[in-house]
Amino acid sequence: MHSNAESTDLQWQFNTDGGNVSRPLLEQETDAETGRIRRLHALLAAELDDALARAQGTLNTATGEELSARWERDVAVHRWWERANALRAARSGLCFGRLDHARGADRPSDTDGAGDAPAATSYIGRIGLTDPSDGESALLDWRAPGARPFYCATPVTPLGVTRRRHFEIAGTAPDERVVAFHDDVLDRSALSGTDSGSASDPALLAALKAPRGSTMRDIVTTIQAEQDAIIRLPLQGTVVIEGGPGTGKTAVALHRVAYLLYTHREQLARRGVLVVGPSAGFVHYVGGVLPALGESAVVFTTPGRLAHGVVATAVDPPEPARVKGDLAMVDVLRRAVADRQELPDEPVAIALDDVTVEIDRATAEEARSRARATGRPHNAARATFRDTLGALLVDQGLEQLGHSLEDPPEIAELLAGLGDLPEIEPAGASEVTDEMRGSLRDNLRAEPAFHAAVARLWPVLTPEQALADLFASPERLATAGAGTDVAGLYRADSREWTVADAPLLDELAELLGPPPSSSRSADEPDDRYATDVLAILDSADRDLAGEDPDEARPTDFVTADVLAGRHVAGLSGTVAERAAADRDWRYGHLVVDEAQELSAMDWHVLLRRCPSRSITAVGDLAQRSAPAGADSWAQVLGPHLDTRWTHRTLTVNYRTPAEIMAPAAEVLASFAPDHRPPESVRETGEHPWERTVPTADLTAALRTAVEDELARLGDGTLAVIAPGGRLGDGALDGLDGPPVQVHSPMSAKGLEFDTVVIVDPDRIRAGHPADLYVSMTRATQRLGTLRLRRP
Ligand SMILES: Nc1ncnc2c1ncn2[C@@H]1O[C@H](COP(=O)(O)OP(=O)(O)OP(=O)(O)O)[C@@H](O)[C@H]1O
Repeated sequence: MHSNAESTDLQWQFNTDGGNVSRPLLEQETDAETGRIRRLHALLAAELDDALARAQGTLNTATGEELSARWERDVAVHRWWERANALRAARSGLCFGRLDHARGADRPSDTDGAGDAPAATSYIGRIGLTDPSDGESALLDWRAPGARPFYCATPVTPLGVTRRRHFEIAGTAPDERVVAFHDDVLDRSALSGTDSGSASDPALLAALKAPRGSTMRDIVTTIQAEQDAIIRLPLQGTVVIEGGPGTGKTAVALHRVAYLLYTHREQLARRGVLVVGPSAGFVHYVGGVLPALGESAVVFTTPGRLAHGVVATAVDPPEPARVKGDLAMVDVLRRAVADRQELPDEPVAIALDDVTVEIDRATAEEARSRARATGRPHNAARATFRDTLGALLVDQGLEQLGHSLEDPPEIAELLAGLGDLPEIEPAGASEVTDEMRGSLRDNLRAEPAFHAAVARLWPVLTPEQALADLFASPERLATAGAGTDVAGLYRADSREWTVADAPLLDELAELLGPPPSSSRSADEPDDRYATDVLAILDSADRDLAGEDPDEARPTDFVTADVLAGRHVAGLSGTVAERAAADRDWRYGHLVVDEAQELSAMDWHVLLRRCPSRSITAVGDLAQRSAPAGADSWAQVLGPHLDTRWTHRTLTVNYRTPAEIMAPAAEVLASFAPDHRPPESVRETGEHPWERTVPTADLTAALRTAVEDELARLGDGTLAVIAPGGRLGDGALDGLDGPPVQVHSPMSAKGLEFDTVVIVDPDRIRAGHPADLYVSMTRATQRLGTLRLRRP
């Protein structure tokens, strides 16, 4: 069992049901804390009213047509809106703790903590608030440096704190009240006190025992020291956070995003943060955590959505998935695109008005080399191919016409005849050539056969078309494969894209570029406004840069989309929406969850979206089941980052009780003996059950089991995890739907449920033993298993 040995014997708990101090004293204390929290709510409400009034007032300000005045107004409005949203998000559970500082220690955010000053107190909450009456900090944002001791002070390193207090809150904002509190005494001598009490961390245990809802909750009130250390790592660089199931990797990654957005707002607000999770279900499950923490500049996606505009959910069989995930596919795709830049087997004749030209291999090859030499993507380089080919054909036509002008006797005679007409001066040779060149060019441009030939030799391609054509042709696969065996990727019909196709489509989008017609224009008046304003902002940024790093820059608060959205009804204004809509968006930070599942190709295309390489990857190699996933972090990250990444571990399982973790650890030992299972933080006294039933009785047995478990469940959630997520027809009729969910081991990744019923564990294990380990460790309270007795 996990225990915080340094502080367990120094923990006190007080609550209104009785405790270690006399009742009147306790009530006085809780009342005083409730009063304080009510005051904080009043401060928040006043600030919210003020922010909304200022936003509205600024919005109503007439600016005229002056661009800079409109810009200033929009920046100000946006800033007030952001603050109002953050305040609203912080209302529920506004304040959850308090720090008592040692006499003489600086109070956070105070700069003048004198040596003899009285001991001070800070309140910790979801947002920072200042008391306008004295200008002092009234509530410290949990992410502020001064709040750190709340998460990691210990009696050995008290960080200037004598006592940390966790509040148990009841009621809804703004009428929240303190019903209990729990103190960690970090310096006995600083307290005049009574005896010590509970030996565990009640706030944490209460949070862990609480029934699970359909979405994940934030953990700001109970972040543990080992988690806090990771959350507050610097923005720069790539960090891999590894830990067993339930160690809080997802929670830590999301709180790290909130911390980074708070601490490095100027770098991140404009670029946003991309979070990649394993499935749409997972994204739904975790999607509310950051908005609840007041942060919205975040885009969530899944590996199946890595290609813009494609939502792939189908899964390949293991071997094609492995081949598609290999980095060798980068070269395969490059060759596949080059293969679409063809040379004619036979010369293609194009009959013009006065002459017939021919696209022979040499002519096409010269045009192709010049187009390739531009280094531009296939669709963009096509114009060079077409124009070069046209110019070469015009030269060819001119040459032929020149010959015919010199050679045939009838022309010579004709010219001689023309010479009799004194008013016609013979044109100079270059004038004749220019004129003929022009008319040949026009002639060629209007000639459908020329365009048909260009379309065949250098077609405009979409990623989907290029990949479908590649998979549907053994010849193309053989050419593109070169040394790599990709013959197994053949499939006649590519209408349904798989998750492993998504990075290939994205890589092709990079190699092909957008089709010519879809190039965006900034010609709309409102886009022009936005673009112009951003140009001004950028120059203003440059002027400010370096003068004062703390000074807010104009572009901290505004983006082109916000500006354009201000003027175009329906054009949305968040960084997240703008980023999600733009294939070329580059994010300020990247978070990858269940990172062990990503293939080398997934990493390849993802890293393009984060050139700063500011990345948090969280995962567990022991939970990997994707055929192209990571065997080691060095293997997937090495090709891109060499050794420029660091590794941190989490060791305590906050989800799965010890009774369930024990059999799960046996499964782990059977397939990954080198991996240590995480240590469960709690016991429940509830042991997992297992029943073996004949295959024919499975449906009835499952129904009974789910009904039994539902009767015990209370407010929580229940998942049935079965191979492929498939149950017999009608197995759960009338029972499926909230709170019961049916999952495959894959779709259950990253999720958790109060109760889990696993169907046919032997088949799940045969698919991949890690899948059984993942399935078992989804449970927060109870686990049941229905094993099949096969005939
Ligand atoms: N400090 C904490 N306080 C309260 N709850 C916590 C804390 N840390 C983790 N938890 C809870 O433990 C559960 C597991 O956390 P999380 O899903 O982040 O783990 P994980 O390591 O990502 O698991 P997996 O690898 O199995 O998906 C969640 O319910 C989370 O809220």
